Amino acid sequence: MPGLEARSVHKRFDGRVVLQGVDLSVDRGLVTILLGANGSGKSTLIRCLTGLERIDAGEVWVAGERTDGLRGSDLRRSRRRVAVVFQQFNIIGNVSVFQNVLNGAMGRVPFGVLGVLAPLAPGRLREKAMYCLARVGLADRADHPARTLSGGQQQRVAIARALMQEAEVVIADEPVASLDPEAGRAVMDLLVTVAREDGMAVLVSLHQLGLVEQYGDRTVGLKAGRVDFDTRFEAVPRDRMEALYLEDAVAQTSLEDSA
Ligand SMILES: Nc1ncnc2c1ncn2[C@@H]1O[C@H](COP(=O)(O)OP(=O)(O)OP(=O)(O)O)[C@@H](O)[C@H]1O
Repeated sequence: MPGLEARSVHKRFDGRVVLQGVDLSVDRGLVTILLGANGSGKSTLIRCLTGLERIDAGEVWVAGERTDGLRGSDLRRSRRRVAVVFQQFNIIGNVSVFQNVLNGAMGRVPFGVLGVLAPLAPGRLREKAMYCLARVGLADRADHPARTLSGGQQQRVAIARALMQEAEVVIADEPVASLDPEAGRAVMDLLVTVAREDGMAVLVSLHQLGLVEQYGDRTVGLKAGRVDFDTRFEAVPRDRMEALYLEDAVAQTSLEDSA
């Protein structure tokens, strides 16, 4: 059973079709990479898969449970099985790194609405949060305010939180977009680790083809809201890969011409 699945997902905004029957299956233990030109629908698909956006037709499945129709507490429960690592670092800057990781357990254990302050957390949770931080190499930063960490370190905190959350699926939307190559590779290395060692199903959208080749077990090309290819990177014909981005260049040029 795949960790995450989209079945013929359709989405439109204001009558404009953005996703046109997307089928996607993200296996546990593997890193699946989502490629596509600007505007091809990657972020929209990711938002639909995380339940942040409602789909118009089709189905979304998380670890064998259909999630697209869920609401209220059922939706919140299903969202806890999916951890997100977004381009805009989605951690809380003015609290400690440790607290950010601890927040991953919110909802899974009976915290209050606002979570629990680190000093009051049960010992086993504190230990686990430290273990998760150690796994991403940031145990020595536990007490630092999260905003003082570099972008790459903040992404690693988000991955530690995913571990704390005991997520079954990790979805990362351009997690290395604003990082230098070394920090980007460190984040990708960790995403591979959580796939291989923790059996998570990992879906990552990327623009850097070098990283796709190095880290992708599977590569899914999205073109104008449809899946254009879904295979190993090496198996994608070069002209097909170029065409994925060429249309964007053509579209950009015609937009600029008409401006
Ligand atoms: N909330 C929204 N309301 C209206 N249109 C939207 C909304 N979100 C996305 N779109 C449109 O849907 C299309 C796909 O956008 P999306 O952000 O999914 O593309 P993307 O492939 O992630 O692009 P990028 O690589 O630039 O992030 C775009 O034309 C965008 O303008």
